[in-house]
Amino acid sequence: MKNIAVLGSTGSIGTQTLEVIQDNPDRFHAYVLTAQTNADLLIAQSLKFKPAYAIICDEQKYPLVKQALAHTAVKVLCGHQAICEVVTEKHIDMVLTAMVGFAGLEPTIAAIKAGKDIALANKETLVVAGELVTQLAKQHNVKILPVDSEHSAIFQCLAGEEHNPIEKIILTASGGPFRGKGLDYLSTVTREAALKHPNWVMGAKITIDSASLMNKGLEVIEAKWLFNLNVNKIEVIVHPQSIIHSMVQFIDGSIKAQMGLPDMKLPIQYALTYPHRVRNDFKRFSFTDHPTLSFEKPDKQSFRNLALAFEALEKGGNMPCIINAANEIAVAGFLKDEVGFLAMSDIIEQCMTGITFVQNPSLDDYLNTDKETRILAQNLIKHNAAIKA
Ligand SMILES: NC(=O)C1=CN([C@@H]2O[C@H](COP(=O)(O)OP(=O)(O)OC[C@H]3O[C@@H](n4cnc5c(N)ncnc54)[C@H](OP(=O)(O)O)[C@@H]3O)[C@@H](O)[C@H]2O)C=CC1
Ligand SMILES: CC(=O)[C@@H](O)[C@H](O)COP(=O)(O)O
Ligand SMILES: [Mn+2]
Repeated sequence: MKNIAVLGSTGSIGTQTLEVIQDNPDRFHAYVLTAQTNADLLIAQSLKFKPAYAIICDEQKYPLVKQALAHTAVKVLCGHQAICEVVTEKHIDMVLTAMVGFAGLEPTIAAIKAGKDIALANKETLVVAGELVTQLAKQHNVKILPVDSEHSAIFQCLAGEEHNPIEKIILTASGGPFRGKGLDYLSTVTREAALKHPNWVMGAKITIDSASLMNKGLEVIEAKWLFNLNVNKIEVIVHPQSIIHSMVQFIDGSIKAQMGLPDMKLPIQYALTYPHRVRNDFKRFSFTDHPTLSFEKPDKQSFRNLALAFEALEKGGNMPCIINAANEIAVAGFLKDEVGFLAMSDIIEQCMTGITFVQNPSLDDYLNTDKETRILAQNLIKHNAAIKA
């Protein structure tokens, strides 16, 4: 039996992870559940899955969760620091990181230092501090198993190929709801339209990132660190059907692709059961139901975030941390109708030049960069009337 700490259990990845755990009761136990504010769902999950710990970050919701679980054996804790401490608990075998944003970084580092394998959905952790996190994982002999569909695909293509050099990896992008649209169209798009992803049902932040192609930019950086690749070996191609989840081309020109219907339960299950594959009843892909698989180049002029992410990766240091923080604030502003769709890229670009560059950042540097960038991005939104496009 594997004890899994599910961080962000109330979100899109978190709830699908609990479905996988529920389908495999002899293999997995949800040992820790965490939420930011959704106390009702955390309580319901705790009553059903009987974890050792339930952690709510929002202090105001703590009394409610504590009281609701008082008659159970679940230990109820509160706050970000509690997550960082509990993930080191000796009975935990694996930590699945499904919280959104920079908040994933410190718990992931704490878990790695305690020797826990990581099933990583929280891509922001590797975007912000990929070098530090992968070094720590190596040092503590910890596996980082990708949950993100593209990276799981690449990881699956690489199985058995340990000694074979990679020529390039090809990350597929759906193109999002605004694929093919130009700047005039993008300047008027609404939050509601941006939240309608063509193929995946996901949390709000990543759905906006997909619409702006920032998700693919973050994934390029995530891939660099997961697979130890030079940026010139990472290509992005738009594949609107999201059936091929990504590909690897080896030095002999052979390309391996991992395919399937868009369903996150498969990469989640693979990360939990790795290196084994386990039978399930997920809906199977049929070639005759999907006779057309198409591919196009990404439009980096209209979707500037993808170009900015490549630029940040090439610059290195704390630059990916800067674009991540700026993007988190810009997306939150867009979701509140305070920032226009195209202005999200303006905010990121201004933060890239406005924040002090650090070539070899420490964890403290990342924490400071994140804090300073958020302040700058908030100020840009507050004071710059131009950011309302
Ligand atoms: N959804 C998907 O299909 C995919 C997601 N990912 C990545 O997985 C991660 C999670 O995405 P997704 O499940 O869509 O997101 P959701 O918004 O659906 O869920 C986020 C989860 O994190 C919790 N949370 C939010 N903010 C914080 C915080 N500051 N500290 C601690 N916990 C927090 C939420 O709690 P509460 O419910 O209380 O707000 C919720 O449990 C992201 O990094 C995303 O990029 C990667 C590939 C696919
Ligand atoms: C399911 C998943 O892994 C998401 O990251 C997804 O890939 C988003 O789709 P886009 O390709 O539109 O960014
Ligand atoms: Mn993805």
